Amino acid sequence: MDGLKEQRMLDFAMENAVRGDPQSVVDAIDHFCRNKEWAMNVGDEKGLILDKLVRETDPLLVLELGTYCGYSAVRIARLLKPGARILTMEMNPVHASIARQMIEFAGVNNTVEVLEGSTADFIPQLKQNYGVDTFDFVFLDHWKDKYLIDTKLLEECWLLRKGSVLLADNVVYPGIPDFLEHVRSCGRYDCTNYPSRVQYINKEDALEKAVFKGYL
Ligand SMILES: O=c1[nH]cnc2c(O)c(F)c(-c3ccc(F)cc3)c(-c3ccc(F)cc3)c12
Ligand SMILES: [Mg+2]
Repeated sequence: MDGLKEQRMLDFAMENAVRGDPQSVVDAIDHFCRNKEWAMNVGDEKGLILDKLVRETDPLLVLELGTYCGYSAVRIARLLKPGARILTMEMNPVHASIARQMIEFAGVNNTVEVLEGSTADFIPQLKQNYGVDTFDFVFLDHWKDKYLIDTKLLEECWLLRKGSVLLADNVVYPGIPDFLEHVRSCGRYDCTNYPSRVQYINKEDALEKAVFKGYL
């Protein structure tokens, strides 16, 4: 049934937003999720924190883990300067297809590339096959059991540099205790917690920012 809801979300955005206007696509998805069917986009409240941190970082190269329907890829892309890029990874082929259509409709397909498959497979290929040096900004929003292992993989593949910003969704709900414990105690990150709420409902959640201090 899951593919059906995401298809309805895409149809709603295409019927109610303006082609080529990413803000109108973000607004339409938020309206759909608040008034018709809840979905796990990062949402408008946590989205404002994401916006602030993207603006502060002004990244040239962004990695997103967990595309879903493309909401946060569109949300981030609308803030990036010319020449900036987002690589976003999505395991679920139905979601990846919906996201590609959402990103195309929003007019940010020259900024955002959707990589369909697993982070464990893609991350080790990024330098050689995608010409990546290091990431300026990484948004972790895929699956709670993969935040820590993928963060360690990014380090091991030399894909972070002093000042790289990691931003993790859902650190309170569902909660990502192993990731939080690692970034807060390993000595290689400066961490900041941003309390907020689960998207579209009145339940506590938070984002965690972890700035890489370098390979100490
Ligand atoms: O899986 C996710 N990835 C990324 N972001 C997510 C997110 O921002 C969420 F709010 C939820 C969420 C939390 C509470 C809830 F009741 C439903 C869904 C999930 C999630 C958690 C467990 C699942 F079995 C399915 C989805 C995710
Ligand atoms: Mg999330």
